[in-house]
Amino acid sequence: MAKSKPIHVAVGVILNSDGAVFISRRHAHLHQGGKWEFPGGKVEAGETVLAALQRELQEECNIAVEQALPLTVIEHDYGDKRVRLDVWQVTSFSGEVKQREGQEWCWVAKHELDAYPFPAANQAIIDCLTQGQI
Ligand SMILES: Nc1nc2c([nH]c(=O)n2[C@H]2C[C@H](O)[C@@H](COP(=O)(O)OP(=O)(O)OP(=O)(O)O)O2)c(=O)[nH]1
Ligand SMILES: [Mg+2]
Repeated sequence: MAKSKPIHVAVGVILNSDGAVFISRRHAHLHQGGKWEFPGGKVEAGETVLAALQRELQEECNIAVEQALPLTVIEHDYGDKRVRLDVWQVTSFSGEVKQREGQEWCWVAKHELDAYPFPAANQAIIDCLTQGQI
C-alpha cells in the first residue's frame, strides 16, 4: 500500500547571544513524545513555511520572527509517520523567548546537544550544530 505523503513541519533553530540553542521537550503523549525538539509545527494548507514558522514560534515560544533563513530540508520515515522537516535558522526576532505550552525547555550549548535525545530525523541538524557549522 502506498504510504500517505509526509507531514510538512516548519522547525526553528534559535540561538541566543551566548550561542546556545533553544530546545523543548515534547509532551509524552505525542508522536516522538519525551524527546527534545526545536520549536515548530505543521505547515497548514495554503501557508508558506515562513508563515508557519512565525505562527508556531509565536504560539510555542512567545517570539515574533522578523527574519529567518532556510538551512535544510530533512525527510524521514518513522514507520508510523513520515515527516519533512523544513529547518530554518531564526536570525532576528522580537519578544522574550519562553515556552508557552507547558513543555520543559532550556537553552543548551551546542557542544552539549548530544546529551539530549532528539527524534531520529533531527540527527543531521544536531551534527551541524555540534560541529559548529551553524
Ligand atoms: N516541532 C518539531 N517537530 C519535530 C522535530 N523533529 C521531528 O521529527 N518532529 C516531528 C514530530 C511530529 O511528528 C512532527 C511535528 O508535529 P507536531 O504534532 O508537533 O506539530 P504541531 O506543533 O503543529 O502540533 P499540533 O498543532 O498538531 O498539536 O514533526 C523537531 O525538532 N521539532
Ligand atoms: Mg509543535
